[in-house]
Amino acid sequence: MTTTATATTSEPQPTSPPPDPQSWTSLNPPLAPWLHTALSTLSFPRMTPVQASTIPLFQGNKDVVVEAVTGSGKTLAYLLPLIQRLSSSPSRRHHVRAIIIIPTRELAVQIHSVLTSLLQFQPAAAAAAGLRAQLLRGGSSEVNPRADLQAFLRDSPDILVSTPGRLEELLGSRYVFVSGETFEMLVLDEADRLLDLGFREVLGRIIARLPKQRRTGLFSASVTEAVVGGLVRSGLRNPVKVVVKVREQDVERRIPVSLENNYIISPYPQRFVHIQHILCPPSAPFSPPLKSIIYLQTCASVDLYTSLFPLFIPRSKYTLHPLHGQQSPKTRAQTFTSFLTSTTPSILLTTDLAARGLDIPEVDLVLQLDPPTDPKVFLHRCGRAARAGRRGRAVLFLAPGREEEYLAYLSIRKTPVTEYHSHPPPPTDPAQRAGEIVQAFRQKTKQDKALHDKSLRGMVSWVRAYGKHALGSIFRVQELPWRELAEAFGVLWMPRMPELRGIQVDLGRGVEGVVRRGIGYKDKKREAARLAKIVEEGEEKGGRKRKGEKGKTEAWSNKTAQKAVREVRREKRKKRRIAGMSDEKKAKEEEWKELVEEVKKVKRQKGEEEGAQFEDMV
Ligand SMILES: Nc1ncnc2c1ncn2[C@@H]1O[C@H](COP(=O)(O)OP(=O)(O)OP(=O)(O)O)[C@@H](O)[C@H]1O
Repeated sequence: MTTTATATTSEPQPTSPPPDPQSWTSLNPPLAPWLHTALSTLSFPRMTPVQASTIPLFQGNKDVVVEAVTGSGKTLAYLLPLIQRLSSSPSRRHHVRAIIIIPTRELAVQIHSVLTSLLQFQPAAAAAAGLRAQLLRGGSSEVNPRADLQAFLRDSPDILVSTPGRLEELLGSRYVFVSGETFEMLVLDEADRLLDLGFREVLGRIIARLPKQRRTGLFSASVTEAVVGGLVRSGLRNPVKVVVKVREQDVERRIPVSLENNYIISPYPQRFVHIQHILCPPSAPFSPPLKSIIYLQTCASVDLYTSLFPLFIPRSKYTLHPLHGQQSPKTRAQTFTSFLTSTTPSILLTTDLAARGLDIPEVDLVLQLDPPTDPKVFLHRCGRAARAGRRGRAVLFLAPGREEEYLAYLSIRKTPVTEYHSHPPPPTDPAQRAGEIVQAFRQKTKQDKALHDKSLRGMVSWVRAYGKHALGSIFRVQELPWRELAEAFGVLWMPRMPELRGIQVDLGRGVEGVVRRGIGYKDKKREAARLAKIVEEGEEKGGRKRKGEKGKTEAWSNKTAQKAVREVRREKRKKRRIAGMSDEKKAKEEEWKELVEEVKKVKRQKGEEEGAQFEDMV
């Protein structure tokens, strides 16, 4: 890396005396007149510091690596030079002239929309032959690779905005040309994420296809060793590093000045009390944040808490929008759009899928239920609030004890956090309130095995994620407070996982009298299947098949009834033997008894529901 251009700014920006170095007119070569119209119509009155530092370099002949805080305007810092360069040379049919690579679909949609909002200002005369952009995003069934290629052949775009996988597919087509004569620019947005392990291979293959003669720009709020190490792979030549620093009271920070960055030290279940207090404080008047994001560690946690959060954050006050990477692309797109367009208080419950780049100006509040496993994601998460100079707040939860060391780590990383003090103060006995919330969780998970399965899965995946934390010396699985965790996930018994080998956990209140097999599915079909399996298992254990016994073709309901009768008889026999058994055996017997009761219940239900619906389950 040859040169470093460093710009330092405090927010809000002091108005510089003329000539204004952040004025769009100060650029040389000047922007096309239609771009000036676009910028003033879209309310971008003057350049932000990162734009003022980057645009002259990138629209000239420099490769750039740009690091600037979240929400500082990096998108226009690369889109404007890109448009400028491409406008000055002619398009060629089916030749790609610039590529912007982005790690997630949601972000790709956003960047493509900013780009097209600028391109729509191209003069009408030039528009027919003007620049065109195509969005490619993986995982969408409506827009499959074939449809991508058809659109490419039809529209012949100059610019591709894409996630890596889908881009590689399109570039693999022999009808898509990327040649040294016409290709101009490559941009990697969220470059450090793209150069991370997950994308490395596909990105390497894409870059190998591109002409070496080009401008390349890497942009992120966290330019790390991964980026520096990836420079060679991404083919930068003598890049200029642009670092836009933020200072507050002469202290450098890596987060926007308009962001109030807080932490709360709290045991796990009590975090819900604080969240409730922040989002629904008891005192009026209170204007709830219009849009908030709550970050959870895993997809399974998002699935679980979508059901549990309404137990302490009423649906009447907030709409929850669950979003994670294991949802179908259609669900993801719908959820994201509904959060984006909602006009009533809404919460996006999500994973680090939505940590980077998303520009939703109305987000006022970011809550991190746990610190991210990748520490650099911390500032990306916080940065979803307080964008473009708006005020915002981020709150991080940490467990008392060793996790508090994370605060020192953040301070070294120039990411200052201060303790959260709420007005009015939180409940005087958060432990008691937390106990009530845990009881509510357990009451709910008891009612539906599907939900309890989510609890178990949520806890297991959370522990796995915790074990993968990059700061392993702070976040130690061996020191986890198991009981509190179990409470926070609403589990009624501990999941089976190697981390718990040899550990006995007293689960506390709310699990008395819980029998594992006694928890059924709310969904009738699933429940019937579960009961049938239990009965079969019981038969296998206790009974041999006799000759002449009716086979599988017999109606399920009759079989179940017969089985139920057999089980009741067996139960009676066993009851007689119970006296003198060990406690464990007694417990098993009790469990079995409950099962038999359930089978009877199904029989009764069968009588009520009649015929078709039940027979369908065979
Ligand atoms: N010159 C400008 N004047 C006013 N607002 C601007 C200007 N440039 C960008 N913005 C606004 O600032 C917000 C943040 O911009 P952008 O999304 O480009 O930030 P970013 O630096 O890429 O953030 P992140 O690192 O989180 O991706 C957007 O809402 C954008 O419209």
